[in-house]
Amino acid sequence: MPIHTLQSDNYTIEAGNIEESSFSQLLNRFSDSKKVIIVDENTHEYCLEFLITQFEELTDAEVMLLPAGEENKVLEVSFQVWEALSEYRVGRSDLIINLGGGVITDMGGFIASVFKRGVHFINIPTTLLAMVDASVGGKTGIDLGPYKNQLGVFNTPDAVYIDKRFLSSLPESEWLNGYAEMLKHAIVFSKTHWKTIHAKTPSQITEEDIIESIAIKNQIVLADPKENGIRKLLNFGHTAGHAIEGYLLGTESPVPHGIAVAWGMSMEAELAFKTGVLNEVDRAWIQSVLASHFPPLPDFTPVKQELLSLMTNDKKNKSGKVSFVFPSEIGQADVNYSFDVDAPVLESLFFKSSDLY
Ligand SMILES: O=C(O)C(=O)C[C@@H](O)[C@H](O)[C@H](O)COP(=O)(O)O
Repeated sequence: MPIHTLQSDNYTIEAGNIEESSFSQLLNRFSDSKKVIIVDENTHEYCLEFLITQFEELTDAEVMLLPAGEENKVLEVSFQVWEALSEYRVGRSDLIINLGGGVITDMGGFIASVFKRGVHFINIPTTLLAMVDASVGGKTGIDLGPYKNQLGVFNTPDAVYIDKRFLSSLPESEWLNGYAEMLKHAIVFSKTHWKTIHAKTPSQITEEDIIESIAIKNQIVLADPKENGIRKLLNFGHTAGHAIEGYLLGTESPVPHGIAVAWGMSMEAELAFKTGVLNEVDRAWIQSVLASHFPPLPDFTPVKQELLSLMTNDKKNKSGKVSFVFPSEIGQADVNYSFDVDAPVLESLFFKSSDLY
């Protein structure tokens, strides 16, 4: 399949075999520069050799190996990388290559953006989640305790290369992680995309589906790069989802981002229905599709206060209220539905799968 190129905000996203993309030309531009590849334990094992074998310009690149997992998307790890970059005398004309999933592209982008006020960086996402979501759009950041992505900057990469072959080593749970974000793109923006993907198993997702999902995100980001309005659509499911993910991160049973977002979408679809925004048929369709792919929504009622408290720190909030994105039907949604944290209607967020059917 030929390379498919999407133009984003000052950079391109190319999908296809990476050796046929413009990556070689980009490396030529940086031939006199230092190259640093940031990997985690997984991409170090499964993806790094493939990349270096394809591009001999990377043979002498400095590899920085970070611990895998959301619990490591923190300042302490970033600090160690900044120290290493400083020791290696990396400068603004050098290149950082983020080879990994959402943690690596979010944190690597942040590290590059802040170091010496900005070093060039590119993203080579290796998970479905990073391909369709984290690697594109210029949101970089790290977590602060249970609060997701609280420290960060908007800063776009020099390029993004999507090569589906990196997905071949992914476990099923990682596919689901990205699939949740693809369903989100469909729910907030495209019924056509929904119809194409909602009944697929994650491993049936094609390169065309991935490109379509990225194109939806890219279109929304281009309209509102700094999230003043329409970009908030991409946060559907994340008010509740981030609260769940952040809360569980500190327990013995953390959940991956995509599962938390899938649960968050189901909960927020319920709230959208209860407030009269989402129609009953599409609420049921969204919740049944999510229930068919993802683990059952647990009963979060016992930790309702903790979750609501986490939601009060959501980045979409204004004037002390908790904000949500609500679909009105599949393919259409709107932003800025805000409630006082003690509004009785927020009770409807808390239900478990077995209450529904
Ligand atoms: O790109 C965006 O905008 C999104 O909101 C996409 C989300 O799926 C993604 O998880 C994002 O990192 C969340 O951003 P945040 O601002 O809520 O931290």
